[in-house]
Amino acid sequence: MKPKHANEVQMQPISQLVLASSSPRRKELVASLGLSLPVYILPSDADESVPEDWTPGHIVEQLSLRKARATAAILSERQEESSSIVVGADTIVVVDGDVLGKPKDRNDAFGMLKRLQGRSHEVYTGVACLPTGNGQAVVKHRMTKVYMKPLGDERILKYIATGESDDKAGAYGIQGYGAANVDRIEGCYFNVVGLPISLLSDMLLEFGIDVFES
Ligand SMILES: Cc1cn([C@H]2C[C@H](O)[C@@H](COP(=O)(O)OP(=O)(O)OP(=O)(O)O)O2)c(=O)[nH]c1=O
Repeated sequence: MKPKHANEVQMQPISQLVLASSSPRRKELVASLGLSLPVYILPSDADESVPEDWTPGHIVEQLSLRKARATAAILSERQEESSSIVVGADTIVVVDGDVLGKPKDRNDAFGMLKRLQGRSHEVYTGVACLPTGNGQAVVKHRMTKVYMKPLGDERILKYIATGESDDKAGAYGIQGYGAANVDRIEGCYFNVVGLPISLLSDMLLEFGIDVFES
C-alpha cells in the first residue's frame, strides 16, 4: 500500500511547533524561518546510545526521532499535545567512518581536532517532524562535507580555550571562531550548525506549514 502523505493523516491544522532541543543554535535557526505559528522550546532527555553497525544517516535520523518522541511524550503527559508538530534534530561528525559526538572534556576535544585538521570529514544532521495525535513522523537527514585547514597544536589549544568546543559535535562550531579553521564546505551550511533549515522547510510543507505564509 502506498504510504500516506503527512497531510492526509493529520486531522487538524498544526497550531504550534515544539522544538525538542536545548541547543541555542537550533532555537535561533527555527526563529530565522519567521514562522507565523507559535514556536515553543521543550527539550527532553532521549537515550543517545546506538548499535555500532548503524550508518551515520540512520543514527542521526533515529536520534532526532527519539528526541521528538520524548518531547511528544511530555506534551502528552501534560495533555498539551493537541495539533502540535514536534521537531527533533541530531548532529554527528564522521571521520574515516568513526562517529564523533560532543567531546567528553577538553582533552577529548584536542584529540578530535587533531584528527579533523588538514583534511575533510562529514557532518550529518537528522531532522524529525512528529505530529502529535495520529499523524506519521517524517524523518530525513543531510550530509555536508567540511574541509578543515591544517592546524598546529598551539592553534588547536587556543581554539579550545575559547570554550567553543565544549558543547559541539566534533569539538568545533563553524558559526563561531571555528569558521577561521574551516577552508570550505560542500553542502548545506546550516546542516553543520545543527539544523538544515532548507530541509526543515520542505518537511514542514508536508504538514501544511509554509514559511512564506504569514
Ligand atoms: C559541527 C558543529 C556542531 N554544532 C553543534 C550542533 C549541536 O547543537 C551539537 C551536536 O549535539 P546534538 O546532540 O546534536 O545536540 P545538542 O545536545 O546540542 O542539543 P539537543 O539534543 O538538545 O537538540 O553540535 C555546532 O553548533 N556547530 C558546528 O559546526
